[in-house]
Amino acid sequence: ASASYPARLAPHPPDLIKWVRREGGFVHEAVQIAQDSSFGLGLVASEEIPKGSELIVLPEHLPLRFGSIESDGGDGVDSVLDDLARLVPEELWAMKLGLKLLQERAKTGSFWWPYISSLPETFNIPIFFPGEDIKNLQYAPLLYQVNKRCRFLLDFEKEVKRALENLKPNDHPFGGQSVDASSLGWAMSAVSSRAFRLYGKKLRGGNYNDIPMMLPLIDMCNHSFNPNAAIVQDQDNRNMKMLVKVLFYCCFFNVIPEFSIGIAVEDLLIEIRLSIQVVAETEIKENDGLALNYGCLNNDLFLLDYGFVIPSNPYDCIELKYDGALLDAASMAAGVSSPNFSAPSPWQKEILCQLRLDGEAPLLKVCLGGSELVEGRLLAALRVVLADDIETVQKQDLNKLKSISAEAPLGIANELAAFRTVIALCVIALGHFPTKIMEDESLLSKGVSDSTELAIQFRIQKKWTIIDVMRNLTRRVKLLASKETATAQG
Ligand SMILES: C[S@@+](CC[C@H](N)C(=O)[O-])C[C@H]1O[C@@H](n2cnc3c(N)ncnc32)[C@H](O)[C@@H]1O
Repeated sequence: ASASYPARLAPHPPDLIKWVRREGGFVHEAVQIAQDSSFGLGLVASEEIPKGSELIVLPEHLPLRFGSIESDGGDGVDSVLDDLARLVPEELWAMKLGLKLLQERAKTGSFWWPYISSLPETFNIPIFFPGEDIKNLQYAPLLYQVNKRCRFLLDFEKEVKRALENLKPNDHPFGGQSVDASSLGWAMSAVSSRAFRLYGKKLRGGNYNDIPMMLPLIDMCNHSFNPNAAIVQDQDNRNMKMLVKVLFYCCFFNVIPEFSIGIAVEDLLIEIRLSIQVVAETEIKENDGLALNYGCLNNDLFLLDYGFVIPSNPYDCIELKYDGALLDAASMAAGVSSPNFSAPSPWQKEILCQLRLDGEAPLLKVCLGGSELVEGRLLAALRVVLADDIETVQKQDLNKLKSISAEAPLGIANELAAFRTVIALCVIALGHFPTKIMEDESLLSKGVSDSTELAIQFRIQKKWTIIDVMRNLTRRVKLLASKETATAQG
């Protein structure tokens, strides 16, 4: 229960909806904060809301972002935070915004206190799992990511302590409070599980830079792949009107020559603000939760960043290393007499280099499952290495060889060997899990801790993903085999 309904930082946080309205934002009168099934708190419709309705509009000053620190940098406090932020690798961007969150959490009378006080006190994500449950995940790529994050937090704790050591009290970014791996982990998890990457300012080239932001109230929406709400960033009408007026003035009175009008307009465009709103994508029924799509992510990312796993997630996949010996073993198990994945011929090697599965700086990580079923690079490699006729291969476009919807581009026998090799790879991958799904389910039925439950659910879903790939390919093999028989008989 503690994972589903974690306590908030303040026992009785202020009313977030009232705060957003008081700060000039808009919240639809039927939107309320409530317990949302087993996903913790959520936003729920107290009456039917028509499709297209505005649900929430946040004024520009409510999102919490790191940006202000970067632009203000220079005074004692922010330059310390800036220097620390520079030590955070890009892939752990959540820690950078987490520093700002920690700073505001420590500040007496922070503007964002009504929001921060309503954040969960703890997060049930793998960096906080006991060691036994990290092992319980039974999946090396995720173990690697968890260990990397834990190691980063421990190293970063030392960097933070060093940076804060001899600071004058006024320069201390966290109001004199000590910061350790655990508080850094809290902040990183609060951000990774609640922040959205949205458009920031418009860049001169016309693109927008994307900025991670924490969006008070909006981040109470839970996730669904079939959402009934969406975040929309619209150019603020007020600014748009101002732009139009200025343009009219310039042209009508011919105040500035044309080339400088261009510059003036461009500069104004850069200042256009993007208001952040949530709109109803579908009609929302009374008592339905408002759901956003957090992204088409696999379960590794959902678990690492958000602390949940989606059953039958269509984007879930398993990672394998492209390895000649492993593929030879799989291929032989699939009935190929003498596969040459360990020693491809020079023309095959050349194509493998194009696929970045050989040569300098190869990318050996390949995936099974998800929307592609078999990652295109792996499928092309299988088709090419299992082909013995250079001419047939050279006639084909590499993109076609990567596509599973291209029907047997190198012939039915080649396709059957490729699919059967992947099925054998799946059998090997399943065999690497120390437990079977039935054993996992029996453990769950006995009642386990929240973190053990999540770890077991994660590995069950990984096994189902492998089984689904096998089922799908077996269907394709049967179809192809019947075509092969029909051709032979014909
Ligand atoms: C952006 S917050 C949403 C508000 C959150 N439920 C709360 O109580 O504050 C994201 C968190 O909500 C929970 N959550 C959201 N969608 C979920 C889902 N589809 N399944 C399970 N948990 C979900 C997870 O704990 C996740 O880390």
